Amino acid sequence: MASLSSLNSICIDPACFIKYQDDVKISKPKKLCVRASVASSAPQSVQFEDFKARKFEKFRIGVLGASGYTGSEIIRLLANHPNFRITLMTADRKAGQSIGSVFPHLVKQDLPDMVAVKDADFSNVDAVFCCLPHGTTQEIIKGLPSSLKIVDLSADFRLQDIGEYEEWYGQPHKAQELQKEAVYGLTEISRDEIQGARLIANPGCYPTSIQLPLIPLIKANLIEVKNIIIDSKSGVSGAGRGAKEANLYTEIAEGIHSYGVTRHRHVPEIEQGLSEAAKSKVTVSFTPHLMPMSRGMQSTIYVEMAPGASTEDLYQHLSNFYEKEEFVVLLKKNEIPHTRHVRGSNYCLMSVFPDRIPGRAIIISVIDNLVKGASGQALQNLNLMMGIPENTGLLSVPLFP
Ligand SMILES: NC(=O)C1=CN([C@@H]2O[C@H](COP(=O)(O)OP(=O)(O)OC[C@H]3O[C@@H](n4cnc5c(N)ncnc54)[C@H](OP(=O)(O)O)[C@@H]3O)[C@@H](O)[C@H]2O)C=CC1
Ligand SMILES: CC(=O)N[C@@H](CCC(=O)OP(=O)(O)O)C(=O)O
Repeated sequence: MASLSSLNSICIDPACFIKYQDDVKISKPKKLCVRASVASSAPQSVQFEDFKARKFEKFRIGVLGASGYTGSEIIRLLANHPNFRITLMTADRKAGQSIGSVFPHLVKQDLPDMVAVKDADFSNVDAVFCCLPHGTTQEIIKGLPSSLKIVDLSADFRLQDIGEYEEWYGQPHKAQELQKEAVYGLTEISRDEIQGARLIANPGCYPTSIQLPLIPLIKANLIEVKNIIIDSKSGVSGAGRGAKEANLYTEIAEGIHSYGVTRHRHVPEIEQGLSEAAKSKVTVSFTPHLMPMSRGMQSTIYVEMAPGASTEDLYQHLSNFYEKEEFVVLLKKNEIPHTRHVRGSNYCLMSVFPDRIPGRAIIISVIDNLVKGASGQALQNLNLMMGIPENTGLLSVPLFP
């Protein structure tokens, strides 16, 4: 048998892998087929017990920004991932601390202490999740070894037009060469490109909830691309863990308010995706709101249908488009999606309703901003990039109530 410890990467045959997952669930595991991509192209059989015991046969993962909300969510999701193990974690103010001291819910995870990025050793890492603030991210990613696969959760590589980035983010782009390489990671829409990518720009939470229903409808010419009105609502974890006066309990509880009216930085990201689908410039009215809840996001989208199209057409098209998808679910007619039905999960639930104004429709989609809106979609993308089943580590059902 080829020595797996000497490989830079291992590729697990999806068919065997699914069997292995089934084995774990229902009976004593038997064996796992591992394709050794460097040493030999012939399938190799190893005993499952060997695989489990030899931790180095898992891909080694770095989490940059492990002390933040999306970083901790990645750690939670990876806790039961059979093919990834965390070998590096970084923090800024909390560098030097253990994960359990920063997040007691993770105290039982056997993980290295967090270090500052400047002290990080990337020789022991195959891929990183970059969970850092925008701006900071570009400089850090620019300095990473080119052999690393990267999923960047920040907004730094999402906008193809550098000028647009500089306008909306109010700062110069510091890694323009990398921008050309980055693939926008809206998984269900760009799966083929994501599979072959090295650097993924993971979509923003609002843009995920909005583009998943709208892109298929625009591509099928079922809705007009003018007069799209989007009203979105987010839980407070969307703003990150850093202390801000505006996010104090007293400022958020028992009320709701809009913010970023007419100028939220997700506008160019949403318009970029919709324009690409329409093959013409699309503009939208978008207003986000902050809700007194820790996680969850709803986008209510008002559209004008194309001449001759009906809500039944919209419904049927979304139903066909997402029929085989694991994480995007079109609810039955007249069912209303609730954010509480996706908490902690990678699901996006959506529905379509006829407006009482003839020719218009109302689309509602919900996600968990920290999962499908951030770390869950990031893991879905890295699974694809590493050639393992896309749903690995993402099958936990939502928390309810
Ligand atoms: N929260 C959400 O729902 C979503 C967030 N995103 C994006 O993901 C990224 C991470 O977000 P989130 O986890 O919420 O943010 P947090 O503020 O919760 O966490 C930020 C992390 O980055 C570290 N950090 C901060 N400044 C620096 C620096 N100068 N150098 C190195 N590390 C630094 C922090 O370390 P320390 O704690 O030690 O200071 C912390 O680990 C952001 O770009 C955000 O916009 C994307 C989609 C959704
Ligand atoms: C509630 C809240 O503040 N949400 C954040 C969006 C979170 C997100 O997706 O941010 P990135 O584009 O930076 O990744 C905001 O409105 O800025």
